[in-house]
Amino acid sequence: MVRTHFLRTMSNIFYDPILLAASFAALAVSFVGFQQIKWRQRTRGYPLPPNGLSTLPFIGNLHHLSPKSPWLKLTEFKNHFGSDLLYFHGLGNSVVVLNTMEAITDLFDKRGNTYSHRPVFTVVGELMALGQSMPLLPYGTEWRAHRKLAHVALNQNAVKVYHSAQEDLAVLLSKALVDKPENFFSHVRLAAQRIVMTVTYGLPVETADNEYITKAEETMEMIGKATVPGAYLADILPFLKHLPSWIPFQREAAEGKEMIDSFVTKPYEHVKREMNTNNAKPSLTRHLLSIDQEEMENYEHRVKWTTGAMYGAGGETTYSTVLIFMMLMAMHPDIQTRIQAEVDAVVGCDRLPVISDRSDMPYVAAVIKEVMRWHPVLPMSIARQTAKDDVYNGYFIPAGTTVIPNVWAVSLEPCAKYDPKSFNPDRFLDPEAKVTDPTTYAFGFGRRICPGKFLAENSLFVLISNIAYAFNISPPVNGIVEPKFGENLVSYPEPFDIQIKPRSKQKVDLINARVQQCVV
Ligand code: HEM
Repeated sequence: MVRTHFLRTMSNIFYDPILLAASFAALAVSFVGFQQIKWRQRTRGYPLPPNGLSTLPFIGNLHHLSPKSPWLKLTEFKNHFGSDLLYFHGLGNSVVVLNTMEAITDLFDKRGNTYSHRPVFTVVGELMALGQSMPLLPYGTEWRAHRKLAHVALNQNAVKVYHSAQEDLAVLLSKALVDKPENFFSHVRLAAQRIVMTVTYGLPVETADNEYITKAEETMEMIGKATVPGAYLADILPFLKHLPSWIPFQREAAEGKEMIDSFVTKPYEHVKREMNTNNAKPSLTRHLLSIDQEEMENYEHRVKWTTGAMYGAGGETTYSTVLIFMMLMAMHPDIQTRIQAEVDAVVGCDRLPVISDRSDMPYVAAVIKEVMRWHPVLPMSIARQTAKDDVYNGYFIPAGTTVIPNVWAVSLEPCAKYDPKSFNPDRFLDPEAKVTDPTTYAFGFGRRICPGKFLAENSLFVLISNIAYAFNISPPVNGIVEPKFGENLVSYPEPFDIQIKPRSKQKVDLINARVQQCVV
């Protein structure tokens, strides 16, 4: 009886369009209601972070995130909305931007378990297979194993072993600048890459057109473009990764995979071959491969990808910072005179600067900090992803959210005494200025802080102090230095023109004599 009644009601519904529509509407309302209840339970009533931006159907407000120099727009939004946190959403993605050091420290440092993952980059991470490299590995066992291997070479004590190699390479840079100052761009790149190559592989690289250097640069440029959040539509809509191989981004991905594979494999195999003939120079790769392991295959995979990560991450960040320094010296002769006076006073006339001079040169330290603040080379650091739902300052942050530390905005934080846009190292020598030290944000945060920080700081010091000691840098003949920067993850200076002249014949003689003692 009940069954007959039910069947009759159902058939009425199907034959009556009004009843049918009303039933679908009721179903939809209950579905939405159910989702809202679930959402309220999940968020415990906390709102999503503020967002005053216009939204479009489906894509939400993601269209406000530009893949080119996104830090500029994000900082404009920060200033416009005056908010510590900004929220972007659309197509199933959520992105939170952290605009202050306080918010970054609270989440990345103090809630490391939740905020130490990386977003999944479908194209560069999965299709190009860079996801097995430390910078993109998810926070967990594999990542920890890679960090441990890198720590062997990069911890604060271990980096002392490389002082003499770094000093030699700084001298060779000075020699190259004496001989062919017009090629300063490639000399600086070579010096920074050589430091990393020496530490990781012990490979001699003598010219900027060496295959390892040129391939590294091409590969890192490609990676830099691909790791800006949202660079590929497939990063936002991961199902697109299943599209056929003739689709343009799939072809790019296949080429990228090959580039990355040869980038990490070639120098590594080179060291192995040298080890077989007992010719390998001391390096992290040689050291790690000399340790017997039970599970050699997996271990070798880790060594290869850890050294590959260092090789990739260590060069361009360092040379970009040194090149920005040179650009700024041409623009600020008064600051150049002060830095030269300090280096001269400490070093004297009989030798070149060395890493142990670092603690005696507070003005050089302030200049390096100001260079890193004036243009942080990773203006949005490297994004993170939340491992679980979280609540911060009364706002709900869903699990799986991409979290971007807006380092650019932090570097521009207002200061009563100093204009954040001007280049003035005094802000770091003035206790009243209370400016955040850029070494606390330029190298990243918490558990994923740059493992190469100690090596990089020594490289920056020794390269910059040697340049300041030996050269006068001035604007080009037309008098104009034009600061222009790349728009990708690592924002390096675009080629610019400056004049570089030795400060005296005596300094050139010192460089020539010291070059004879170089052993790298
Ligand atoms: C001026 C030079 C450098 C700067 C400004 C810099 C900056 C950074 C930043 C901002 C991060 C992201 C950290 C985070 O997510 O919080 C990072 C990660 C990393 N850096 Fe550096 N870096 C420099 C030099 C180096 C050097 C010399 C090496 C190695 C020889 C290196 C290796 C790495 C690696 C492997 C990662 C990934 C860490 C991870 O995901 O756990 N970096 N770096």
